[in-house]
Amino acid sequence: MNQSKEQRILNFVLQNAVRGDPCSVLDTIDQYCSQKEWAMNVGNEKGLILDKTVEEANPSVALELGTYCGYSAVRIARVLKAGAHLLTVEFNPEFAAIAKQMIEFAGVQDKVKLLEGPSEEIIPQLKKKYEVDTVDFVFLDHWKDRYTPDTILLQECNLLRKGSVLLADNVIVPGAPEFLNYIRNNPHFQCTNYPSRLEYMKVADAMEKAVFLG
Ligand SMILES: Cc1ccc(Cc2cc(O)c(O)c(C(=O)NC/C=C/[C@H]3O[C@@H](n4cnc5c(N)ncnc54)[C@H](O)[C@@H]3O)c2)cc1
Ligand SMILES: [Mg+2]
Repeated sequence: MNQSKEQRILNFVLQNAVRGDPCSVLDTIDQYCSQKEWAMNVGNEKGLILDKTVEEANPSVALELGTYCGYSAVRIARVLKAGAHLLTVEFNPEFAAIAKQMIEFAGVQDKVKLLEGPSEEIIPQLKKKYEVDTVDFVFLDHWKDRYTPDTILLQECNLLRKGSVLLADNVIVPGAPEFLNYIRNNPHFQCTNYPSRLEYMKVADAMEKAVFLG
């Protein structure tokens, strides 16, 4: 059975990156996906926006929806303060297995908890099963039609607090028009748009930051 693209990306990292060095893992994935096979990692250009937003939010508890191969989980975990942690949600078992190995190779496994399952099931479990009070930062990068329902679900589950920061990838390509409409017209959120480019391509994309006002 021939390998999946995601398995090829992981193998390239295992063979070319430096174990325990998150930056080398990120650079190696970016090298592979810009030179050999495109993949939907947030990439280095939007990754810098992600870095700055996480550093500014300085979260104790961060949540990611859509782990994929673990690129942004490694990216977020490497800038978390001591004692802080990232919960990342992935419902595709093959991608979850790849991401787990990617996170461990990067050496950030102590800061990352990978939750396997659909976000719509996991989010309501965060308080009781995963002992979360509120989340300080959320990175939305899963199916784009889930951004709005999951943002509503996070509010319904009282998982956001005044100042919680949401950052959504791909609000131009593939696009999340109903999310933009929802969040920009919602008085409980203060929104900022960050124009950028689609990972590994010369195509315009953007990220949207939304701060929960309580
Ligand atoms: C036309 C076109 C196609 C592709 C692109 C390029 C492009 C560029 C990008 O940065 C992109 O993020 C995307 C994109 O589609 N991302 C979707 C990412 C899903 C991952 O999340 C997982 N997942 C999806 N829903 C859930 C869910 N409920 N609970 C838990 N995990 C979920 C999946 O298992 C995947 O691991 C696409 C641009 C334009
Ligand atoms: Mg994306």
